[in-house]
Amino acid sequence: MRVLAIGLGGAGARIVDKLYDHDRRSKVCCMSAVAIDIEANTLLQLRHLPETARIFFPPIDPDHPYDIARNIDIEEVMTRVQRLDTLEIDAILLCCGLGGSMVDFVPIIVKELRTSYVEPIFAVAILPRLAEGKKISAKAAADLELLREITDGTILFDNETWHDKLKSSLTATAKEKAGIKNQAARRIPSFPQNPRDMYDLLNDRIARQVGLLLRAGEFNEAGLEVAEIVLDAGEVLNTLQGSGYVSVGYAAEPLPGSWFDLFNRWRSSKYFIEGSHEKAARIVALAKRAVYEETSIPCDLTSADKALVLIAGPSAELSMKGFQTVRKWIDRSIAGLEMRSGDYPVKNTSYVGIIIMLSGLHNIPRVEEINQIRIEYLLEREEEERKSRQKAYPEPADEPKEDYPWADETEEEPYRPEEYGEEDGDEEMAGEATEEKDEMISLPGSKGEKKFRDDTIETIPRAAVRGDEDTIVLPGKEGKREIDITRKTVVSSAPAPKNGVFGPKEIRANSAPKELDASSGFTASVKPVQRPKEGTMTGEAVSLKQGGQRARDEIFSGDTVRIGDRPQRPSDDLLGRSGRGFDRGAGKPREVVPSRSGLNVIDHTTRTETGKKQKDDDTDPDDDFVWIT
Ligand SMILES: Nc1nc2c(ncn2[C@@H]2O[C@H](COP(=O)(O)OP(=O)(O)OP(=O)(O)O)[C@@H](O)[C@H]2O)c(=O)[nH]1
Repeated sequence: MRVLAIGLGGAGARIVDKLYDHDRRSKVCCMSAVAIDIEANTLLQLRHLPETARIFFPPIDPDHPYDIARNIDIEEVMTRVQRLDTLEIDAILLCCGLGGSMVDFVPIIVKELRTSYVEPIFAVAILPRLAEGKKISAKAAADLELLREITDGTILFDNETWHDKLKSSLTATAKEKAGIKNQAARRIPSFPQNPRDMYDLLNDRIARQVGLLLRAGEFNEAGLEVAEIVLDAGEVLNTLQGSGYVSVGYAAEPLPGSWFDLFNRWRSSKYFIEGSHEKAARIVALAKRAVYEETSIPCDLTSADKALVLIAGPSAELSMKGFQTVRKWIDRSIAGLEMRSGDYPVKNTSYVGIIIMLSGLHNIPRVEEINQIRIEYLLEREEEERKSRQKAYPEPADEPKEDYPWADETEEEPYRPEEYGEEDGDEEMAGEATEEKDEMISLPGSKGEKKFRDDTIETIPRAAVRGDEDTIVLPGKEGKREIDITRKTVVSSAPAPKNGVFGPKEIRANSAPKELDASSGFTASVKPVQRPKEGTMTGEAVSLKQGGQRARDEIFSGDTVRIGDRPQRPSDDLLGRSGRGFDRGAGKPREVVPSRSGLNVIDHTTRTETGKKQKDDDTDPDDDFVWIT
């Protein structure tokens, strides 16, 4: 795959320098490279990039040395890039360290590159170490989000993981060899303390992982054999493109190079079979290392959308059996369905290596970690800003109460029950006082409902409303005597409407007092006014006024019906029995006797004479009836 590599900032420039070195040493020469920075030192220290490929922009504004947009001239950058050999490139590769200042140039250059090139733009992003601080990690998280949005794919490399891994492996090796007096063993390097050397080790790792991937499908006639399964640049691009975060696993192993091994290869077919198993097992072991240990950033294999497997080395050592086993394993493990693979035979090498690229990763613990750090950092910043604002503009302390003399005026006079003839109702009143604050509307007369004072109406004086609905107790002037308003109303000098006036249960007579009671001072008797009881509303306590006869239940059932004295109702058997008659009132028209019936009409005058006698004998109350025979 032919690429245009652009290194931004210190990390980007050094990585591109290393990639360029590997590319030139492999003699594939598939890379055009350029490094851009605002620090002259970084560019000066590069070892492999030609002078023309180093673009330096000194800070113009000393007040804003890290204002990238102001310091870097994008026109100049594009002119220098277009001078490079970019005619046959397959992709553009931007290399940068996250958390630095030069990464801010990525959106600007990507925008310009998109106008000039149709090739996909990928990024190689370096995650900073935790030791560099929360601020760098937080910025790295923000940068990563930005890169993901504007590039076609981002290959991640974690400095934290690789720093620890290289340090522990180099320290262990150094300890192992410490006791050996052999000069060659002493030459094994320990982990460098100098950051430049440390970065050199890390960059070497990146160059191997990414460099080999870039060279896949490219060959030079001297160093490459014909591949059995050719993996061309298009397949690498398709795996990278549009898949978000990418991790590259790379593991390599030196081949046995002693003369004894070479001799053994020719010994027998048995050895040949064993040898082929060994080769397959080596490929499988390398694949496991590449995925679980030597990946550019630790990730979850099962969360990948796409995968690419590439084995490289002398063609005799590339076991197709091992290769197929690895292919199946990766194919079954990834979440997606896109799986590409190929071999990359290299003639003159003593190593066998494997590259497993996983793209479209969703589960990368380190990315989640820096995102979490970013959240924490932003919260801390917010808190700090709040504190500094509070320090600059302290909130005014609460003024002492005396400064506002009118404050007391608004306060209500404390209620003293003894003033109103209350001795034992303290607790009760206290309870009611708190409940008065409830502004819920309540229907008077509803069962179990408590009565609240209407706050909008001022009452003089305060009255205690007791459980008994019919009595309102008003304070007596002297003697602390409770007075029942249903019989006697205490009239104060300034009578004010009671709150209860506005509720049906509290309506009282407001007529003037009829008579004054000298003993009680201002007491007066008024006619008790019938007020609707609470039950009236609910219908529980409705009773008919005395004198108005209430219909009894039996009337409706017909069991017991009594007729009063008058008016009298004729008995049912009136027509069939003698001794019964109609009431004979004065001026009542005489009954006309039907001729057919044979009845005799007794004359009234005659009847009075004989009637007197009959009355004495007969005490029947029905004697006023006209007898019909
Ligand atoms: N792997 C690797 N990482 C590096 C290297 N240099 C720096 N880094 C990392 O990349 C991050 C960004 O550093 P630089 O690229 O030097 O920053 P910059 O963009 O030049 O901006 P400045 O902050 O001005 O230096 C750092 O926090 C390091 O973690 C390097 O050579 N190799």
